Amino acid sequence: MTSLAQQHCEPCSGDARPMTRSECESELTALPQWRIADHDGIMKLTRSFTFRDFVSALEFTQRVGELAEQAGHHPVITTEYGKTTVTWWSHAIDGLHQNDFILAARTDEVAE
Ligand SMILES: C[C@H](O)[C@H](O)[C@H]1CNC2=NC(N)=NC(=O)C2=N1
Repeated sequence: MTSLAQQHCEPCSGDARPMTRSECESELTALPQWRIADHDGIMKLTRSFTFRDFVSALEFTQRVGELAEQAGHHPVITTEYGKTTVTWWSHAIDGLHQNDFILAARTDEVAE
């Protein structure tokens, strides 16, 4: 497990401050396959994973769903033929929090 994936997710209340773009870019050095997407002014962390077929993409979707439930933090997951796209952000603060980077690192581990 990478050290980022091992970090503990803290409860993210609406009082938390969303990370700035430069803070996010610094965290991204540990997650080179992820990118920051701006959706209507809300920064999100997103990555697509490719698979050989729909069933494999669906199995990965299920595993990511399980890790999200364990953490109490939930992504948008889009499943297509041979491709699953995972997008993390913190709804409570309309932006990115350290929890999103931790969950992205755990998502990478599920894909390994
Ligand atoms: C009550 C519950 O813990 C909250 O609604 C959680 C659930 N999952 C969540 N997931 C994400 N990504 N952001 C949140 O703010 C969030 N809030």
